[in-house]
Amino acid sequence: MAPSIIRVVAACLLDDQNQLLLVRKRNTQLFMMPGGKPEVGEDNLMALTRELKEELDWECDPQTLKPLGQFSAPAANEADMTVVADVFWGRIDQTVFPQAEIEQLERVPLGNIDRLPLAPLQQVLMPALLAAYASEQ
Ligand SMILES: Nc1nc2c([nH]c(=O)n2[C@@H]2O[C@H](COP(=O)(O)OP(=O)(O)OP(=O)(O)O)[C@@H](O)[C@H]2O)c(=O)[nH]1
Repeated sequence: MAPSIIRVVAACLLDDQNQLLLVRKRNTQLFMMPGGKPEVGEDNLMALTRELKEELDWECDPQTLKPLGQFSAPAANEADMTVVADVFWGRIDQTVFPQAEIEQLERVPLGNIDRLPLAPLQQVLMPALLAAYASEQ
């Protein structure tokens, strides 16, 4: 039987107004962090910077990304699968536009992300993101 875990690496990106950047992929409903599955031979930051380039056309400096932790939740788009995500957070300092399989990109205030339909993983990690953010103020 196929493993029921999807491993991804993903990013919580905050802009200069402390809005969180979330994406919705084509033919899906829920908003989630940009990111995706590492390819063979890639470490987390290599995979994440590749995904950020593919999805946002953004050349991210991996040294600016800080580890937030590993989180798991029911996968947003695959029935009966669990997503296990290594999550990083950091700043995004430029305007970006959806690329490749991204259909919609939204920026939401950190305190008000529930105005979008969210992937379960996003809900799970919000306390950690808010704590990390608060510790840097
Ligand atoms: N990137 C990302 N994936 C997530 C999140 N939350 C979540 O449940 N997932 C699940 O992880 C799955 C795999 O992510 P993905 O489709 O972005 O991976 P990928 O770009 O490498 O996929 P592909 O190579 O098959 O096109 C998503 O379909 C979704 O069900 C999230 O916040 N970010």
